[in-house]
Amino acid sequence: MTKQISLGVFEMMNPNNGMPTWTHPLGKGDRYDTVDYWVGVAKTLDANGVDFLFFADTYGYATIDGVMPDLVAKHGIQFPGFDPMLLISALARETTGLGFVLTSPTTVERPYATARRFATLDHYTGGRIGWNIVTGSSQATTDDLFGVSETTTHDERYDVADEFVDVCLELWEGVWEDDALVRDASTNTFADPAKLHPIDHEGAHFRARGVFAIPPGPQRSPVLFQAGTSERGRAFAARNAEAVLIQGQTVAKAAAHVLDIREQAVAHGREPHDVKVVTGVTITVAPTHDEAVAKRQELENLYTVDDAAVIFAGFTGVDLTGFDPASPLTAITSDQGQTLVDRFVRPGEPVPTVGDVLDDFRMRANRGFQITGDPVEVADELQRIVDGSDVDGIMLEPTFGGPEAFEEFLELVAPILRERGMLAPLPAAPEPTSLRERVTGAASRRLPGGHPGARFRHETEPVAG
Ligand SMILES: Cc1cc2nc3c(=O)[nH]c(=O)nc-3n(C[C@H](O)[C@H](O)[C@H](O)COP(=O)(O)O)c2cc1C
Repeated sequence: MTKQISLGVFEMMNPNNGMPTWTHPLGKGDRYDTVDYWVGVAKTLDANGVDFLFFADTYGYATIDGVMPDLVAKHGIQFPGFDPMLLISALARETTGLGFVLTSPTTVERPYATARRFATLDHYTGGRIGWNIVTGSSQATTDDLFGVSETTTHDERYDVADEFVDVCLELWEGVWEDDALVRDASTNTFADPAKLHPIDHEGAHFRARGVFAIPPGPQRSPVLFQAGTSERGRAFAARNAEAVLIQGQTVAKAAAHVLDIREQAVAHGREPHDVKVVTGVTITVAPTHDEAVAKRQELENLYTVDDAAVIFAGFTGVDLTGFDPASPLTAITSDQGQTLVDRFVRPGEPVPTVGDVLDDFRMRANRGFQITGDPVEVADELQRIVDGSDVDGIMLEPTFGGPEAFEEFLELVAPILRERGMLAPLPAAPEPTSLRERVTGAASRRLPGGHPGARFRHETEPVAG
């Protein structure tokens, strides 16, 4: 029997969260700047049993040699972009069970501020917050915007990230004992100072000393997501992540990726299934096969090679705009997005041309499985992916950039998946559950004991539940 999976939805808070589609009648992405739009999205997802709404985010935007290409502003290519974190309290208030996963980088942020923001949101969401830990896409642009002059290599950024996450975990897990918050007006005791344990961290990249000013929320630590897929990115995930986002392309490749993550988790002293793997899927579904194919074609017609080249440059730092499309893409290395480059240039395999790469990228951009069909075809394909790769969840990627990307799925495909036991039954009304329980299937809202962050806990503290 196919296993039960988690269901998420991928969004970005900008007019075109994939390829430029906002001009299409179904594209509502240009409403990204209104609270009402997102409240509507969140309520629909909540009512339909979706586990989490994921916001990808970056401070940067596509640049080529430090300059923003005109097309970025003209077509609104992942630009301009708001800060999703500031919206979450409003969405949490309007929803009951939907989780929220926010992207925040370990490059230009500081551990204490990051820990504080996520701990606050753990309270305001009632334990429905997750952190997508990124070492930064558009990093060169971000560095320019933040005035960062020292250059850090791809792998060094993950070393920094390991330490960054450790500091956060120590703040979340190690400072407050479970019963440190007393709140007893009769004795004028708000918190018990004997049950607060200051941290004293001095590492290669960060120093942090003192007490964390936020008492534990329902989850204490947000659910830790991660999405880097390079060798070093996977090692980081195996150590830190509770959920890894991948962009599966074929069942065989996804299966190998999942296996690799599980094996590396074991090497870090964790159980193989302690790390859940969620793959991106772009689904174009309609009542009939032909309608779905026509819709997908309409979508692809919106994607131009020029837009693709700009997005490609933004992700990889590699400018293909000036190249002859027939020229081979040989020996490209990029510190900004090695994974993306590796996807196209593989040792021992025929070297693609610049034109091949851009055409492929135009259709897939930075995405997972592309599935088009009628509801049963889509359900069958998802079942084949889950059975064949052992992924634990799927995340719906945007199509035209409006709610249609998930509304039709929820109406047409989700009931079939529920019948097959692949999605949890829909409760009569959304139920307040922590994001950790929903995504990892854990029985506890708290970080599991096998996670490295658990080592910061105090022995006097009861096993969290
Ligand atoms: C599904 C998915 C979502 C991602 N979302 C973001 C994001 O929102 N912001 C970001 O800076 N990087 C994002 N990334 C990029 C990675 O987190 C990572 O920083 C990048 O791939 C470089 O690391 P790598 O070389 O290990 O892959 C995402 C990647 C994937 C697969």
